Amino acid sequence: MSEKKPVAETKTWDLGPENEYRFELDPGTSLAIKLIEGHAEIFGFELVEGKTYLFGYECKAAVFTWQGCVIEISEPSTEYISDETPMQVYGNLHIALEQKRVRALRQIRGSPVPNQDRASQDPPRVLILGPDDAGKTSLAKILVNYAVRAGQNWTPFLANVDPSHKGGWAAPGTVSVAPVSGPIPTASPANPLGSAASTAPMSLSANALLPLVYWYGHPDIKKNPLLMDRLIRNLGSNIMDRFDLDPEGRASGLIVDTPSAFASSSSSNEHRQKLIKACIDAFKINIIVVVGHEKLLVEMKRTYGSSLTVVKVPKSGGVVEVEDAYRRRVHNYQIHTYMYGQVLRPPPGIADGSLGGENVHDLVLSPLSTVINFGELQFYRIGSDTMAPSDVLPIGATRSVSEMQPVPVDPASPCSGLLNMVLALLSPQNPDENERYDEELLDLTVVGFLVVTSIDVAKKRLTVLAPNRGSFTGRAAILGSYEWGVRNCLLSVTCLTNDYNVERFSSGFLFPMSPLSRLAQLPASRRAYSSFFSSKSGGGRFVNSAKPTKGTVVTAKNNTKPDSPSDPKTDTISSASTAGDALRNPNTLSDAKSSTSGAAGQAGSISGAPSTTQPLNLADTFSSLSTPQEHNRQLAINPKDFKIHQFFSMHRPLLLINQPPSIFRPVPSNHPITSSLKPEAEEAIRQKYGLGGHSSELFIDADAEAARQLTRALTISKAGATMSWEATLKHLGLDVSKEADRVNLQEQFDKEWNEVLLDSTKRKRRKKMKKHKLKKRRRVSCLSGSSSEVL
Ligand SMILES: Nc1ncnc2c1ncn2[C@@H]1O[C@H](COP(=O)(O)OP(=O)(O)OP(=O)(O)O)[C@@H](O)[C@H]1O
Repeated sequence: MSEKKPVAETKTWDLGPENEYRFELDPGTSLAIKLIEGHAEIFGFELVEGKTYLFGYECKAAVFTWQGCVIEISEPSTEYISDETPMQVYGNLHIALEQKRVRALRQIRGSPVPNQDRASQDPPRVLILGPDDAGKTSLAKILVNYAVRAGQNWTPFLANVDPSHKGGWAAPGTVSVAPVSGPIPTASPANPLGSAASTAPMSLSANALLPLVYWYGHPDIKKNPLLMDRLIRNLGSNIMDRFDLDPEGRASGLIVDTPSAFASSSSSNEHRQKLIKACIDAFKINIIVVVGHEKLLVEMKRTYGSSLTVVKVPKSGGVVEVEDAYRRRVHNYQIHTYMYGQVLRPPPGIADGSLGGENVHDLVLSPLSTVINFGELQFYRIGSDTMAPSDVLPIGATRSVSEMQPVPVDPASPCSGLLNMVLALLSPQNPDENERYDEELLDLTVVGFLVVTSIDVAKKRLTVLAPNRGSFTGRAAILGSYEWGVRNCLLSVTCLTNDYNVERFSSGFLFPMSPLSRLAQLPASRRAYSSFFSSKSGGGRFVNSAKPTKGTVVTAKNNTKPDSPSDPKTDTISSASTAGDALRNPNTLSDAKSSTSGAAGQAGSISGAPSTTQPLNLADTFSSLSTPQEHNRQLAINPKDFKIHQFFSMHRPLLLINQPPSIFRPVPSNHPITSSLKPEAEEAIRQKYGLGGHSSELFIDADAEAARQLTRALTISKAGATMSWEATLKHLGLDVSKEADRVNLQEQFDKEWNEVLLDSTKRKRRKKMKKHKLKKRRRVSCLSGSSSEVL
């Protein structure tokens, strides 16, 4: 008996011009949005008509339309429509930045400058400031997306100096920057700024970014403001170096997203001011944009108003005020997404769909557990473990360990604090030991992230989870305060005499580390929680004190084996947990769906194991979809490739084309491209070209036909996108055909060209006239001569 397919429950919304459809997703729910008619965008990312976009991981966002549109929504959650948006202001701000870019490019190319004002020819370098949940990141995304959509080949830089919960395209706790050449999608808070090339799908990805990342390691900038200051300055000097190498790229400008602590009066005013100053100096900021905060605007105008442009833009009414628990869950999503990719169960009845413009099946990653010897990787912590902010130290007191000092961490020490921690793996130190300096580690960029999942003190080995295979020998990794799997660490640590490891590592949660959780890393004999310990693999006898998220995104049984460091012969890869085949195989997925109709996780639905009433957490969800085949999908990457950026190589992957992904519109089934592949069409073409049975030749013709059609489709789509963008600009009061700079420039070129043409024509004409006059004069003199002779 055939299984009845679930039918998608959809709802259609007709949005008027400048209206916004806002939605918020609860944990474990997903949403599908399809643009039926018109034009719409999500934080500046244009939606393609007829394509289904999926959202999950408690995403909160809005579909905005300039001209009006019809959208189809499935499985609605919290939703409403608003016609009060600040998009006009944001659009005008974009136009002002765009004019700065055009002027800057004109100066860089040495074109004539009508306006001699030097300041106006500086490319825009914008610092966005604002309080908690003001919509700073959303505004940064809108400005960057509008710039790349403008069709001028801009590649603006997007810098993130918010270590709290945004994730530097990889993990929380980082400050980072990336050049952006394709629109950044919004689909999940796990990667709000788009995907880094390391986590983007290995197939075509329009959004794979190559960020430059530094590790701060803590959510709060107050924890180590000196380090924060140094990292901001490092980031800034790298960006300026890059600008020097790429003058035309410099014209695209820079947008800097900042943490809310820069605006909050609760943070130490001195630190706050110092960090804002550090940003202004390091990034050579020339525009400060304050989002919805009058007091901050006045403060910025007073301090920087004489040298910089300071503007205020309103806060959108749609920005969601999120609570701390949500922020912690987002940390969790981010680090899991870094390791395992994104696993999303589409709403019932939705078979196709893309997450952030990518096929959901391509977004699943498989990390690897590696057993290494103690000496192979050097561990450090910056400053001391428990470090009070310097402004709360008693007067005259100094620190024994400075805030900027890299302190080596011994993995053999029971108080190392390494177990279950997220570590940033740094790029190699200077090979010349004489060139090294004390604080060199602070200036090294991050090439990836690791988690220490088990420490075997007796055998002097530890197990680390990393995105892929690679040698760690001679490398340094820095600890922060982000922890992975704290609950399971607390509750399922097996403590042998001198050995402690995590059995159910894969059921991880990520939280900033608390002093209490460090106790979890002590041997059992020293802890009061020994009754929770399980000596059996798989745990299960622990108390999960944390309230699980209701209905995880995909629920299933945790079938990942604990990483076992016990086999001394296997000194590299011991196990890996992957996800994906369940999603790739619709039958398996429908089984899972049918048995997981409830909100909470019913384990075993995918693998067929008996279900349990215990709700599983997110990591179970990811790891339980593991299949051995998944490993085959991942290419073996050598240590050289083990880096998440190529920032200075000026190299961009071939597929990072400057085309909005929206140019690829679905081809109708009756289109000649597809129909030419059908047997009837083959026959028709054969008849048409008189090819008889020569099918190989036919295919050459079919290929040529397909290529021609594809070129035509691309051209028409590109022209359509450009025209709609121009219509949007017109709507904002900027007529592209009358835009002063571009038109002036074009007019000037036209004039110069005309003058050249005219000159040559005039010269020719003058020459002709001269010849003519000369001839005439000769004739006249001839005639007069002859006549005089006659006379
Ligand atoms: N117009 C809107 N409609 C619906 N949701 C929105 C809208 N604008 C922003 N949001 C959502 O509100 C949340 C907060 O917005 P955002 O992250 O841009 O604010 P922020 O000021 O950068 O936050 P933080 O204080 O954490 O730095 C995000 O989840 C974002 O997707």
